[in-house]
Amino acid sequence: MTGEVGELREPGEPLLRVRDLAVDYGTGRRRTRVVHGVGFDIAPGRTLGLVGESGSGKSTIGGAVLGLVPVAGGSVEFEGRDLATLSRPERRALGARRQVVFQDPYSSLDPTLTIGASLAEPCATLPAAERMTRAQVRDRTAALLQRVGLGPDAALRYPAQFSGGQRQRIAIARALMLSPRLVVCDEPVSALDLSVQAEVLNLLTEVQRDLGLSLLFISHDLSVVRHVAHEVAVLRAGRIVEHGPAQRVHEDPQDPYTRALLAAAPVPDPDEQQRRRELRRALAEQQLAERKD
Ligand SMILES: Nc1ncnc2c1ncn2[C@@H]1O[C@H](COP(=O)(O)OP(=O)(O)OP(=O)(O)O)[C@@H](O)[C@H]1O
Repeated sequence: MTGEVGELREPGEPLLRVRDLAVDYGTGRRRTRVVHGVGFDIAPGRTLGLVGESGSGKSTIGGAVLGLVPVAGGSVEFEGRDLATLSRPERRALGARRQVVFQDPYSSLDPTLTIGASLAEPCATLPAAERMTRAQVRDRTAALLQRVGLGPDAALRYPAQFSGGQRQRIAIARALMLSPRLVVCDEPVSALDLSVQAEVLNLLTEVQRDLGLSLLFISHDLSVVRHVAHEVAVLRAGRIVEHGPAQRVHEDPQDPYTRALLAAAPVPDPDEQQRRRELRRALAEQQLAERKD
């Protein structure tokens, strides 16, 4: 298997270190800064929740961490290496160890490929020296499908043959193919029904714990993030306004914006409020059941 967890240079060194990050969109007079001096660390095996309203810059920061969005200022260091200083082969090698799960499993899986082919795809991006044999890819696919709760026959089927929650499980398996150390989860459950959200969130936290993964968990919903993240950073208009332990931020928010985000936590209609209550109950029940196991 490739991409085994590598060594950190010093004990306690964060896996991801973001410092004074600035990101601009547009050029010339249309250039606009959307991320302003953002900084945070994620240690190995830890989850940072990044919360904020739509348009606050969450996905942009996720993109910068993945090396997909150009950085206008500051730095993103992964495994102690500043992404801006990497050669193309180095970028490729480090890229394999940072993966992403997007919100929409409908568009993140190619409908024309079998699940097996979709899971095998990332393996083609590995440097020649790290390539897996076809048999290794097949075995790893079967093992990961099983890990996310699907049978090995799933590899022969197409995305349209699965429900939204199953597709998101497949997207998680795909993100794990190259044994990443960091996974950026960009609103991974927002497109799912509430009961399914709880299952997928629990799968993510289980996998995170079992594999010692670091997660950057992006969501507009602090009540969801609280269940999966160790720490939470609250983003407002491209700036972090509050950062602390998840439970503390949720229960005793210090910044007025965090309080407003929680109070306003866009729950405009009673159905949505009811769904949120159900999600919280489902999460609590599943966590309780896990503790008993
Ligand atoms: N490719 C782009 N070109 C220009 N502006 C962009 C681009 N992508 C995002 N933006 C702008 O940058 C700001 C931050 O967007 P971003 O998608 O990072 O926010 P977000 O918090 O992830 O929002 P959402 O939850 O709606 O995805 C927004 O004002 C958005 O309109």
